[in-house]
Amino acid sequence: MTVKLAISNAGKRYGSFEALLNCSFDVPANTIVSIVGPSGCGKTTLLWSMSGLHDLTQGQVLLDGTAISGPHPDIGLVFQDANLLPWRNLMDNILFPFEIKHAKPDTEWIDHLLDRVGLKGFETRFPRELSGGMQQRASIVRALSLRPQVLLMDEPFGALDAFTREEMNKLVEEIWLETKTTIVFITHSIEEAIFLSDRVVVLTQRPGQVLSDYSVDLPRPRTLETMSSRAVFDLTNRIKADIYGQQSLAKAAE
Ligand SMILES: Nc1ncnc2c1ncn2[C@@H]1O[C@H](COP(=O)(O)OP(=O)(O)OP(=O)(O)O)[C@@H](O)[C@H]1O
Repeated sequence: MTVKLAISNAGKRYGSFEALLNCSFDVPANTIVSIVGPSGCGKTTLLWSMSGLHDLTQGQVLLDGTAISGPHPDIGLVFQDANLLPWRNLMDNILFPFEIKHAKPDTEWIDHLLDRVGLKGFETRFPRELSGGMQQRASIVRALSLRPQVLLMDEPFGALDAFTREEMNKLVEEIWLETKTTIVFITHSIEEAIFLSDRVVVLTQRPGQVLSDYSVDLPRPRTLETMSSRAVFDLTNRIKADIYGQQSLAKAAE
């Protein structure tokens, strides 16, 4: 499989504080890789380094073999907060990145995406008139409208209720099945990571390093039955043991 992103020996220090250390793994093209780990282990730091928004203090992130040294047009970002501009309606929010880049939007593609995520007909609504789930769908459309090769998602559904979150997970899988965009997904939810991913990378307590890297060999689209299978139960428990095992080791050392 072609490697899309290669994280090589990544390290990040904030002053004397070490957030990441010797972190290495690959993200194959056209796959979804989730990153999980104890709170504060450096997941967001790692994702921001992949986006080029953060410099690493050690190692590098390669996109198609070339080191990323700043924000990259082929990399899209979705955060926990949809970050829509409150004074612009939905369509004007989606068009905003094109205005900044002085680029011509592909309106057919944007229309298709809006339809895909169920936001057709809401183009003139303002963010305050949209639910949290709708705002997050809009931010996904905004990111995908630029046709990025890689989509980085930082706990995008963390603020949503459980039902909406499940719907959003299905939506991400559906969009992925259509576009095969390479996705790196950060989450605190092991269930969400397994549902979405081809691989789940578990980081250690800070400074974050790769503790384990699991393949999720489940058929797609994933269903309720898949998610209640023995394989998912076993994998969930292995990942939990990795994460909670570390947390109890850290407590014992205090
Ligand atoms: N700009 C910064 N300056 C100083 N320390 C920082 C900065 N950003 C993050 N850190 C610290 O680096 C560590 C890793 O932070 P990061 O947000 O990457 O972890 P995380 O795994 O995403 O956390 P969480 O799971 O709680 O969202 C944390 O201890 C955090 O306090």
